[in-house]
Amino acid sequence: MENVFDYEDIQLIPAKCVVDSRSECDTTATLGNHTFRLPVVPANMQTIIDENIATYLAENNYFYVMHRFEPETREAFIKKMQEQNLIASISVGVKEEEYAFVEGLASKALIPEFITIDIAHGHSNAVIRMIQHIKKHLPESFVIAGNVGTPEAVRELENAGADATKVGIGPGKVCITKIKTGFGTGGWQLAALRWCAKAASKPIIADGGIRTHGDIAKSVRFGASMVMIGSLFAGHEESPGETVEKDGKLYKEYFGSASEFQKGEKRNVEGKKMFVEHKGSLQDTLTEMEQDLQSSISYAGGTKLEAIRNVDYVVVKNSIFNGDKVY
Ligand SMILES: NC(=O)C1=CN([C@@H]2O[C@H](COP(=O)(O)OP(=O)(O)OC[C@H]3O[C@@H](n4cnc5c(N)ncnc54)[C@H](OP(=O)(O)O)[C@@H]3O)[C@@H](O)[C@H]2O)C=CC1
Ligand SMILES: Nc1nc2c(ncn2[C@@H]2O[C@H](COP(=O)(O)O)[C@@H](O)[C@H]2O)c(=O)[nH]1
Repeated sequence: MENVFDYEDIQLIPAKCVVDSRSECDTTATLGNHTFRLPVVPANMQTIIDENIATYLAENNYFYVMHRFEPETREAFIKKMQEQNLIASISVGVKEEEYAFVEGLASKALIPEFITIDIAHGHSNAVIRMIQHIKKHLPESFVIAGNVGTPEAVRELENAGADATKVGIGPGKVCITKIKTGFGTGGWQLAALRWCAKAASKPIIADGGIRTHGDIAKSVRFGASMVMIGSLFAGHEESPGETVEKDGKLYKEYFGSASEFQKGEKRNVEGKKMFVEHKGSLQDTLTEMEQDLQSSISYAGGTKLEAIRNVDYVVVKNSIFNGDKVY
């Protein structure tokens, strides 16, 4: 493949500003029937989101995807969110019991607005079967399927009925897939996003590898409708997970969904655990992201997110590990 690059290799080129203040720039993004304040969603991981954060995000019109690692709580979660007139956005896997779970929701008329099929290697018959199963039993739910890293995968999942596909295999901060298997989009996630977006006829969610707020704008430029982020959302006051103190500084844990810590066993481990510096409140980060993205839109010479899609760019350097340490 030609023109391989990642986030840190690209700079977007400014166009003439058309606003008098960055506050005029509109960062909202639409997915399905819903419009959200930002084209950003915290990763559906156990140290990133819990029910309290999901509720806060939904109440404040941010997109969220609840993780799938406490499967028995999902039904009550959907009920609770919908009783408060909030969107219900859950994750599922592809194992046998998930088929019965979907049928159970349908029989109780519990219809989540969004369902994300959350699998490491999403270009698979298992995911295609699950998309078809959800579309049969819960046709009104918006289905996000992933993760994938090729145009063929995007087309196959879209053809199976997915309403959006999620792109990113191995670029995550706590991911070791690229090291342990030799496969993935780690080190060239932004180029993979562009490759996939060219084939897509439905929205693409870029997932993993975002290290700065500017990377959100770059994702939009290369075809993302929404950007899923883990590490930048880890370590907040509200974040689930253990807090530790070291040399007078506070840190919070952030671990991969395929890590030994998540799985409780050392089997097919493709994730690691790290501690990130304590960051203060989640809302402060969301506000800063919004301001930075408003600024990006102004540099793109527009007033809406779409303006970023048309800007020119230059490739400034090349790198493999996107600044991450291996372990
Ligand atoms: N975005 C990314 O780069 C990655 C994300 N993850 C995250 O880790 C979590 C666990 O993912 P996952 O292991 O898929 O979920 P599960 O542990 O729920 O596995 C789902 C099913 O897919 C099978 N499976 C998993 N990986 C493969 C593969 N490479 N080839 C064939 N079958 C496979 C599993 O069987 P068996 O275990 O027996 O093979 C199991 O039956 C998810 O939250 C996922 O998002 C994990 C790795 C990469
Ligand atoms: N290879 C693995 N990828 C994982 C694991 N757990 C989560 N993830 C993916 O990472 C992103 C978040 O990336 P970040 O760079 O923003 O921190 C997340 O959305 C998943 O797709 C894992 O154990 N292994």
